[in-house]
Amino acid sequence: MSLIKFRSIFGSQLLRQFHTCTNATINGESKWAYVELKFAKDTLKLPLVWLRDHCRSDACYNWQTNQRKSTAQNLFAHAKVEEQNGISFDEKEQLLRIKWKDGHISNFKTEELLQWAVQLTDLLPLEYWTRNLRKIPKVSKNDFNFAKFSLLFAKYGVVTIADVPVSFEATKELSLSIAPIHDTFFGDFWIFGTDGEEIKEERDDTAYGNKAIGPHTDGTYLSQTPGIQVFHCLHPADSGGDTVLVDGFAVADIFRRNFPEYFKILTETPIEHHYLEGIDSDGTFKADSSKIQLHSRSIFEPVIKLYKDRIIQIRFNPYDRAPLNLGTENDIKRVITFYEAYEAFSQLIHKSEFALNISLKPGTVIFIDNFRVLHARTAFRGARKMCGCYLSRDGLLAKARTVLPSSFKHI
Ligand SMILES: C[N+](C)(C)CCCC[C@H](N)C(=O)O
Ligand SMILES: O=C(O)CCC(=O)C(=O)O
Repeated sequence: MSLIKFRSIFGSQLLRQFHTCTNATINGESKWAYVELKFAKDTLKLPLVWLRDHCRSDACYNWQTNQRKSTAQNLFAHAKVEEQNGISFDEKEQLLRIKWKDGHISNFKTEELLQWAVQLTDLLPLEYWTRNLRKIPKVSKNDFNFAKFSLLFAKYGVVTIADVPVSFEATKELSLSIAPIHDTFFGDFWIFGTDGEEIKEERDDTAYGNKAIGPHTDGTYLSQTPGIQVFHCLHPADSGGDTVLVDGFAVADIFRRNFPEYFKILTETPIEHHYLEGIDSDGTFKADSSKIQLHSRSIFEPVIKLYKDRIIQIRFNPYDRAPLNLGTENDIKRVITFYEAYEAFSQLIHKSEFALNISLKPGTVIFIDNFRVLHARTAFRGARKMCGCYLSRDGLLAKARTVLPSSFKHI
């Protein structure tokens, strides 16, 4: 069984008992040299430059701030040892000791080397879901437990918190207790919706109207996409105004299996999105001076973002796409194939079998992972009032990783 597989099942705390290192040897020449650790059924190769760079002596590491002291300008110069006698391994203590040519000494515990070198990257037990998700993961504000909330958020990408007072202030207070704000030009906290049939088009976006909006992620025109979308329906519409959720990771995974070539295109093709306000599409500013004038855009990101072969972000908003640049090579086959891929993905995303319809009730606040879960809205009539905000996904995960099970620590 590989170390990675073993650790994913038994966790690193068990690793040491079952995976003791029996010996360590230096192999390779000059900057390609590495230490090979032998385990019962496996080996681990650690380049000398990697080992020196991971030295945790006081000379190399600031334990107060958990920061390395090296500026990384002389990594290879410092990673030289006298041939074999430069290293020694104490099997009983599971301790690797390296005496570097410059006289510095590094000591490494096998377990810490495994912790650093054998990192989970693709074994997160995310629970992909479709509309058959029995019910949206839900906790109550009355007995709120951050660790439980974090685990549900990490697993499903969506969590609701019930029993919240129906007010803007209570929603704001609750949101801030969970993660820092991700502020944007929409403001840090928002109230939006309509007072009866009259639509207050405060901003140049369909969210401020009453029409249906298909599944999408927000902020595709921001290089720093909002990580968490928070909604609290303070006043439901007379009819309609349902929220529809789609697990973008689940759909992208199905897309990868059914249309591998199209999937590849959507992971490799950057696509520009924009948000224009107070200006016309040709870039001229509208005469209406009451509007702020904005041109937000993001041009470097693909629709489906991967880390190794793991899907880590969906950026899908068909409405906010900017004009598609054809590139200097004017390769129309590439452009047309891109449209085939985008259309196929959109058709899959819009399939009702993936759509989870909920009607948000006053008192229940929903937290949506905007990297993973798409949201939509059905058309509505009558007055409807929503409030919410974007929260920092990094901010949430930085706190959550300290309480999540080890298999989620790398989300
Ligand atoms: C601020 N608030 C969430 C109310 C609306 C923002 C508009 C979001 C836009 N439709 C997008 O997809 O990015
Ligand atoms: O009004 C809603 O329920 C959601 C509007 C929306 O899609 C958004 O604000 O991004």
